[in-house]
Amino acid sequence: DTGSAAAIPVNPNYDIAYVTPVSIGTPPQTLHLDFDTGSSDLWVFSSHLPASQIRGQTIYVPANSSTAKLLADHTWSITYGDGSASRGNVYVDNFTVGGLTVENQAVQCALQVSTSFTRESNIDGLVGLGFSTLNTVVPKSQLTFFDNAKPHMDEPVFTADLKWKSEGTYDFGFIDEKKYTGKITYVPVNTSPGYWTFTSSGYAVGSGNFSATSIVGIADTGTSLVYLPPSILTAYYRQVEGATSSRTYGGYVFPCNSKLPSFTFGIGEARITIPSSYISYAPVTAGSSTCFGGLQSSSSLGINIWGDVALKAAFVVFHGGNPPTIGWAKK
Ligand SMILES: Cc1cc(CN)n(C)n1
Repeated sequence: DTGSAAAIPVNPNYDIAYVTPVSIGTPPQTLHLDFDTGSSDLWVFSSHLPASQIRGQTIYVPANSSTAKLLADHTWSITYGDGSASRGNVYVDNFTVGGLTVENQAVQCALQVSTSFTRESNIDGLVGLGFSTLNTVVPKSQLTFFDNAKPHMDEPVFTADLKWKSEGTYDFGFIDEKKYTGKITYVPVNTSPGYWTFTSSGYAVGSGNFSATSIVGIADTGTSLVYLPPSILTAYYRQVEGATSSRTYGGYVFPCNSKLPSFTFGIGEARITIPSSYISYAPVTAGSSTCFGGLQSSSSLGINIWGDVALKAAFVVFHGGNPPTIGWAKK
């Protein structure tokens, strides 16, 4: 089996997140979910939520699905790196992404979501594509869509082709040679943390020399920006006129009309370059002439994160073999 589905920016102006249409249940209920390689819970806005916590999202109504079954006495609760959170109960139902169906997929129904989820009206929930060891369902943890689908897939892979301010694709079960140029460089993945954790071979700022240094980090489609060690941030933003680390805005900001260098990171001998346009991320508030950087410090996170700002500069293969690996190609 294979599947292919769109990755649609939730906001036309800034790539805050991407959502993908999925079908749940019988008859199919279509929701738009944030595919997140940085977590492993599949949860949705549901009919169990109080109306006060719903602001335009599409909800999943298990009572309207003839194939939905309550997973009795199971609950879940998750908090993300940005402080957002949700919790609820669990059903199993048919779950289809781009023509690829998993029967009896655990669909975690929200009974409560935090305000940042309520405020994001274009996200109806998340599909965790991290390792199933991170799933929060108790007493029995559940498998991700990818783990459930893998045995039926032509190849045990999914790929991310995210795009800057436009619609990209998630493919499941195959690698589309048309979506990248040159070769795919695969590097090992450490599955112990439960994320797609790999080691980058170094970085360069603009046209500067490449600094060979191991950067352990995660490939996280659910995080908007790139978070790296402070020393790399200093090296980058020293090249940006008027850049400063702002306590007010919680990170590096600069005048929106400043000239920004590109940022290159290493994958083995290969190099992926993030264009400067991706790094001028967004005005700090609507209409401001001060912009927030797409590269920020990981010092408060304890982990380096290659979020969408980096991922959309590449074609990325999440290979779920034994052992799993991650592949990067230019496009
Ligand atoms: C909702 C959500 C997902 C992620 C990345 N895993 N973050 C930081 N927030």
